[in-house]
Amino acid sequence: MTTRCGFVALIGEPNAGKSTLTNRMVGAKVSIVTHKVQTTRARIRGVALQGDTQIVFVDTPGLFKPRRRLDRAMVAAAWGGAADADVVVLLIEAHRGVTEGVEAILAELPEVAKGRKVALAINKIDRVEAPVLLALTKDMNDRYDFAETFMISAEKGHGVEDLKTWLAGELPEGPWLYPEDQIADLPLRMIAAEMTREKLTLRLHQELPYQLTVETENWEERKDGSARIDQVIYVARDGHKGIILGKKGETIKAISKAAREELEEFLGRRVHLFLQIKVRENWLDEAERYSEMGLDFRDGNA
Ligand SMILES: Nc1nc2c(ncn2[C@@H]2O[C@H](COP(=O)(O)OP(=O)(O)OP(=O)(O)O)[C@@H](O)[C@H]2O)c(=O)[nH]1
Repeated sequence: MTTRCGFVALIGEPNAGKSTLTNRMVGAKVSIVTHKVQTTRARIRGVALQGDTQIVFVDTPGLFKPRRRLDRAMVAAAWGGAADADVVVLLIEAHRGVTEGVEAILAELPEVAKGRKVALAINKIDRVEAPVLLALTKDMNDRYDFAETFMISAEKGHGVEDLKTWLAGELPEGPWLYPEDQIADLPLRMIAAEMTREKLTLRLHQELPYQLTVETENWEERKDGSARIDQVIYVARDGHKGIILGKKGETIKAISKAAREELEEFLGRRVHLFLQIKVRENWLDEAERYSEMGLDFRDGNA
């Protein structure tokens, strides 16, 4: 059997639907989806199979104007992912059209894509009428020489199979990089931290989540088959600790319960989850926090 294998980089503005699309193609929840922007910090990869082809998705963080060190490291990781890939997919939102952010990506694209095919995937087609879609397709193809254009709804699944089939055909012959049953190469403890961070993001005030990070400090397999997981939530200010704790600790309790339930479903066994909050005023500038997120601290330098 001749096998194929390669990397596909998904690029696009925050909220374009990269995580949703990755999850749909991989068929499991490997990347964290929320309605808030900039949730994907790590270069999470999902591995999909299409016939004899293994497609490794590099689900990049959202591309946006970086100001802080953390933001700059995220953007460097995003473009780094695209440079390593065999094929690039630019994901845009049908109802938002050619935004400033899309224009900024288009300006960088020739440099990043260098010799690689770039497919355009217009997502969220469930939100617009056909004429809008056709006009957008023409507009985008006038601006860049896309190898192919796909109209999809990552959420509903429309067009996703076509895109996947096309991608598989574009990848080079070669041995598979991952065992057949492996869906993500992220260490489990990082996935577990992402799950808690997702619950925090969903429950807390809009501004707060970008100033916190979650790390899994300890993971203990117990004799009864359950796992004890200890995580630390790092916040930048003392005041944030109170917000996360909530009245009589109710907020953190609810977050812990939701995260534990999702972990149990993911791992298929019982989990004892212990959350601790630590105030680290400078965590945004600490190198260790970056490697935990799969980012390169130096990339954040201005
Ligand atoms: N209507 C509609 N909504 C969608 C579709 N695909 C994704 N969404 C929604 O768009 C939002 C953002 O999706 P994500 O997959 O988190 O986006 P992302 O590009 O990974 O975002 P970042 O991680 O912040 O870069 C979520 O609320 C999704 O449910 C779609 O096809 N149609």
